[in-house]
Amino acid sequence: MRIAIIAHDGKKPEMVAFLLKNKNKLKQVELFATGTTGGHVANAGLEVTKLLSGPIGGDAQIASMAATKELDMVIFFRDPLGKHPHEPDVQMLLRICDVHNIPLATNPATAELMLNGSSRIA
Ligand SMILES: O=C(CO)COP(=O)(O)O
Repeated sequence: MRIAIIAHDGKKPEMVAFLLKNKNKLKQVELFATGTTGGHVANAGLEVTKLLSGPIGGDAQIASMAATKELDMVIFFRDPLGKHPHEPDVQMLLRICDVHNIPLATNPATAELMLNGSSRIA
């Protein structure tokens, strides 16, 4: 099971808290993250493969993985109150997930349901 995790700056603490809360469910999961999100997650003691930071192509890298079926789900805690210079990349990633029917959660409540609903998570 491969999961991509991404969080905008205002949501990074929420992402770390979510992952730590669900640490047991993630034991068999390979995590991939945009660069800065990945740094926070690694600092919290979780193993994660870091890609480029979102604004310089990390969202695009994750979209590419989704398009080539290298990901089983995407958890993307977006900050709906923030402005993002790479908004086109964000929209592209969301669209690619829909094109390829990749489960996508954009808030902790949905992410929790997704993890609990996956038969491939211990
Ligand atoms: O900007 C992001 C998603 O759009 C996240 O990127 P970082 O994890 O590098 O901050």
